[in-house]
This record gives sequence, structure tokens and C-alpha cells, in this order.
Amino acid sequence: MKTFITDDFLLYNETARELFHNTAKDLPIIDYHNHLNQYEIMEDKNFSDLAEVWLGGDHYKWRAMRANGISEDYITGNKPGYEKFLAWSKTIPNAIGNPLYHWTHLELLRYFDIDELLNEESAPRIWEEANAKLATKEMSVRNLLKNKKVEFVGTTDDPADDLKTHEALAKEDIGITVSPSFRPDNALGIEKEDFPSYVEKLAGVYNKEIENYDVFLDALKSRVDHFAEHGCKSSDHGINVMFYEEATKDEVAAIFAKRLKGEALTNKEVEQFKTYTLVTLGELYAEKKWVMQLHINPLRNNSTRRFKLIGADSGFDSIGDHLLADKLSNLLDAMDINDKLPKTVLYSLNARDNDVLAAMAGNFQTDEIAGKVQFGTAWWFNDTIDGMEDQMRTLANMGLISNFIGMLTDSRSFLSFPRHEYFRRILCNLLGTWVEEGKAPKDMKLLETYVRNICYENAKRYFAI
Ligand SMILES: O=C[C@H](O)[C@@H](O)[C@@H](O)[C@H](O)C(=O)O
Repeated sequence: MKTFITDDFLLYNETARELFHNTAKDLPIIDYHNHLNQYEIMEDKNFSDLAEVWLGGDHYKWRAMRANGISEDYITGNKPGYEKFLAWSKTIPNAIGNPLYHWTHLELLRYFDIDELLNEESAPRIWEEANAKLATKEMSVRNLLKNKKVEFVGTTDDPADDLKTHEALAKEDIGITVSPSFRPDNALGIEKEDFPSYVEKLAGVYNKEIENYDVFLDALKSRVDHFAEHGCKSSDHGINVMFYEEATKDEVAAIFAKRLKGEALTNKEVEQFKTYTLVTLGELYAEKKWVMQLHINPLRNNSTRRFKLIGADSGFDSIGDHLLADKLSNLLDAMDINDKLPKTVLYSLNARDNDVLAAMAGNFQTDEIAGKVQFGTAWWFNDTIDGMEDQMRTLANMGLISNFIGMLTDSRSFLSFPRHEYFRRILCNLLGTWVEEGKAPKDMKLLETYVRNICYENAKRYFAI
């Protein structure tokens, strides 16, 4: 073993080691939320080199490279792949303490069997060896997933998507379920400049002009049906600032008409539209037995200059700090009052909200399913050892960690599945620590049930897979 990633990496006590090696390690993976590209799964693509697969779309790595003073030419610019990879290999030795340091070496080890630290000296060797392996059939996209025992992939899709690729994948029965998730951020984005053109796009797939709010809601309903017919199990909402403003349907219809005429809306009107539309959608999700995921509090595109040059999701986002408790409570209550709250997963990018979300989840549990409202796994900037431990401790303090649906990658990279291993090690270590500290019984059977459920069974049951 040349790197620090030993068999017992992150497992600091005997109970943790037993739990990980005997139970967690070999469980299959349900990655219920990610940004993987279904077209690449369809063509069963082979990546041409490490630069493409690692640096092609991963804004976490781009951000680290910028923090290391690398010029944009080597990040999102036109420099050749090998030079970009060299720039990454120069950056990674400076990333100790960042999960990227662990992920990178776990990925080298688990996918390529390369047990070496990446740096400028090892980079040429690693480039050759990894690229030779990437060219083989065993490293096609589908095989990358299968080798990590990935059973379920939940992609993120716009309501206007025709889902032809998901359909073709289901027909071909590739041994992995690739399920679309309904992400109607564009439909809720009435304040955005391109909202009218989005409404036209929706009308295109709905095959009918959308001349008023009733028709707009009907179009969305027809897309929910379309997604359900294509195996969708989940919706996803990116909510930069939590909203809740009551309004009647007539009021919202007037707001919609005003916007399509090109008139400016007040902030209150924007929130009224979003609230009414999301409550309506939530009720549809409940009917379909879907899961509603709410991703709250990102602060996006902070650098206008870079946003204009490079675009969204490129590493210029950060953590927002809008308060959310009151509005989130009202929103969930508005669905729950008619007993139409769907299964819901709450995430915030601000770890300050952890207590609020964990407590909030407890308000809306029902006998429909254990853990109907979930405090979701540590998201994005919190997807770190400390962030995951904090999230799980908070969940255990305020709710039942035994019903937690566990990890997802949220990733755009087909090499990111060792993040499940990382999570599993951290989970086993946390449970093991509680045992060692005398806070939990050393009842291996019970603890193994926790691990098996959190790493696999709970998600399977929750998403009805
Ligand atoms: O891990 C980070 C994520 O992939 C991030 O890029 C997404 O969460 C995206 O902003 C979204 O809202 O869906």
C-alpha cells in the first residue's frame, strides 16, 4: 500500500471495521440523485482519457484549480487534455483536507488499481496507465456503473425533456435502472428573463398553446404523467430562497397573464406564483407516490464576469443564508393539510439549517412509510467528512437515523461512485464510535441492520425501486 488509503481507511475502531467489512462494503448502490448524462449511458461511451472523465464537467475540481492559481485555459479553456490533467496533478497535492484529495485517490485505486499519490512526478505514468484502461470495454460507462454495483441512477431532467433516451435504456434492459427525475425549476422561474420562451417550449411538447395559467398547470400535469410513464420516482427543486406566499388561483392566473404580457412582477407576486404552483405539483407528486426533493439555499453565479464567460454550474456558486423555517413549514403544511404531502427530502446548502431541517422533518411523519419526510444527506459543500458526520449526528439527535435513506453522489462524473464507499466508512465509524464510547450497545445484529438499511434498503423502499 503506497497511499494512505488502507483497508481500514477512516475506520478507527473495531466495531466500525466489522460493520464496514462485513456489511457495508459490498452492498449495491442506489444513486437516487445525480447529474449523470443519460446519453453517455445510452451510447455506452468510453472516455478518451483521464482529462475528459475527470475534468470535463466537474466544477468541484475546477474550483480547486482556480484556488491554486491555475489559468482558466487549463480549466474550462482550450488547452489540450493532457495539459489540463497536469494542471490538476499540480493542484491535488495542495488539496489535503479537501474531500477531493480522498476522492481522487479512491478513484485511482478503485477504478484503475493505481495505488500512487497523484502529483507532477507521478502524473505522466498515471496518465498512461489510466488511459490504457479507460480504452478497454471494462471501462465503458455501463461497466463503470456495473462494476460498482450501481442498480439505480436517478438523473435530473426538465419537464420538457422527451425522455426518449430513458425509454430506449429501459427497453434495452441494461441491468441498471436509469430513472428520470422531474426538475421543474424553469417552470417555476417566472422571474427569469427567459420564462416566456420556456412556456413556449413546454407548449411544444404539450402540443397545444399555453394561453393561460389553467392550461399551464395542465401542461405540467401532462408532463408529470409522461415522466411517470417513464419510470420517474422523484422530483427535484432547486430553491435559492425559500418562498411561501398565499394566493388564490385567480390571483395566480392574473400574475401569470401579467408576466406573459411582459409586465414586471413584484417579489410578492413571484412568490405567490411559485407557492401555488409548487403546492399543486406536490399534490400531483403525492398521487404518483413520488418523492419531492427540495434543495434549498444555494447562492449561485456569484461572479457575474465569470458567469458571462463560462455559464452556470461552473464553480461560482456558494452557500446562501436566507432563513427558511417559517416558509418551509407553511409550504409543507399547505400540502399536508389536505393529506397530500408527498414523501419529501429536505436539503440545505447551509449547515446552519441542519437543526431546522431535522426538526422540521419530524413534524410531518405519517404511517404511510417510515421516515416519510427525510433530512437529506449532506449536500455539495457539506459533502465532506465533517459535513456528513454533522448531518448524521443531527438526524440521530432529532429523529431516527435508522430510517435515513443515505447517500447520493449528486455528481456529473461516472467515476464518482467511491463516494458511497466514503460515506459508508464514515457511517460505520460513527456508529462504531458510539459503541466504543458506551453510547450504544455492541449489538452487531442490530447495528448491521442500521448499516444495511441506511446504505441500501431504506432508499430502495423509499423510492419504491
Ligand atoms: O454537487 C453539486 C451539484 O451537482 C450542483 O451542481 C447541483 O446541486 C446543482 O447546482 C443543482 O442545483 O442541481
